[in-house]
Amino acid sequence: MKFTKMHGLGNDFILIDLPESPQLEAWEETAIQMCDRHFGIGADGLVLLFPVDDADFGMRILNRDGSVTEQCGNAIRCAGRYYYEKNSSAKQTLVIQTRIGNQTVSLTEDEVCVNMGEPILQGLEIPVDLDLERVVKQSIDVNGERFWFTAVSMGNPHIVIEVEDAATFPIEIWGPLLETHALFPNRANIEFITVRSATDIQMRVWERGVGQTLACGSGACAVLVASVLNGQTETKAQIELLGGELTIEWNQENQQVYMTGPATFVFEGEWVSS
Ligand SMILES: N[C@H](CCC[C@H](N)C(=O)O)C(=O)O
Repeated sequence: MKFTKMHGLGNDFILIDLPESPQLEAWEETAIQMCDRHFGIGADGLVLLFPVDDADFGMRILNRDGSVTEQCGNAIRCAGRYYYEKNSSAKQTLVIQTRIGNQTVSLTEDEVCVNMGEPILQGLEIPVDLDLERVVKQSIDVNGERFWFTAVSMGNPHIVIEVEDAATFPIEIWGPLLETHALFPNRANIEFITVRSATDIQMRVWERGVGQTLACGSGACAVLVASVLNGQTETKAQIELLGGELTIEWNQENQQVYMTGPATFVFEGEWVSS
């Protein structure tokens, strides 16, 4: 089975072109095997592309643990770049059918801009105070430590926690404990941030179903929304990730969150299923 390896700021994916929409549960084990960095190709996730009637193409994403996610910013940038480069008839603005609806991506020479949709401040099974004048940070106790967080969904769940210094925070200790905390019945992506200025946020991420990644596009969107709600940044800012920078803007007219960043081809190959 042919595949293409790509990444968005080091958040890396295996892309596979399918003739029709996949039965996702049948891909769980394959995703685990393919994403294994020793016994497989190695990636943070598996992206399945397929033809659809009501968009340029459809895509579904599985994390490296085989779980299916609703949204993946870095993967959709890669999928848009992939489709544009592989289809001479492709336009620079594409509509991609995802689990949470149709998403629009616009490609320039070296960047991809994605409309990541409207942030959802409820539905994480954690009611978030909608009084935007006083966004309630909620607390969670883990192993005797209390963390204050802002919950934002971009279709997938994100828990944004401000820390003294995101660069040195022990994410490998607290990330997995928070990801699987009982408060989050569907688990959650955990972002640890340090706000550097009104237009610059440093972020590290422990991703649901993956672990620490070099970048998380939907997480960067959630971080910008949380920081605006908490009165710390403007509605457009640079998010500094281990793998590089993303530009995130929360449009206050249409409430849509726009993410702009690169998508990079690495190699193509043939998967010899075991
Ligand atoms: N692990 C995430 C999906 C991938 C998100 C991230 N890679 C991105 O770029 O948005 C989840 O289960 O919600």
